[in-house]
Amino acid sequence: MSWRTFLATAWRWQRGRQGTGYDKMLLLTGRWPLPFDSYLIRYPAGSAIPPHTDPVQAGRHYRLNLVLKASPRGGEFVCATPIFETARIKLFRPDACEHSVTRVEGGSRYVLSIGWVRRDPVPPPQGLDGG
Ligand SMILES: O=C(O)CCC(=O)C(=O)O
Ligand SMILES: [Fe+2]
Repeated sequence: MSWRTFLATAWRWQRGRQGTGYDKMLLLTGRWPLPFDSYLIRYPAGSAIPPHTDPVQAGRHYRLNLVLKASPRGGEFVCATPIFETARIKLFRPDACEHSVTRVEGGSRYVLSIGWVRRDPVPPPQGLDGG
């Protein structure tokens, strides 16, 4: 992302991609030491995220979501195979594991979401000995 795009995008609420009532605010993004982004995500009461994956063009997408404020009811993060999960901390592969958030009820939910992409491991060279 160029500086121009970043400055035009960051630190303001944008409508979430899934169009299901949540808002996101880009905090920081960059390419070093790995391509990364960080967002504040706001879920007003009544919002939810249907099951989806977040593919990347190349590499492996990881995401660490910290629940800053849980909603009084609902707002549960659902992912069948998280890497690590507590009530407040969710570490998962959004490109590989379908995930969703159940409908937020009774008040808002806030999440700090930090994502990064690791390059695919380079396969070992094929043997040159005809074996
Ligand atoms: O708010 C959440 O718990 C998950 C949001 C989400 O879909 C993501 O971080 O990829
Ligand atoms: Fe997602």
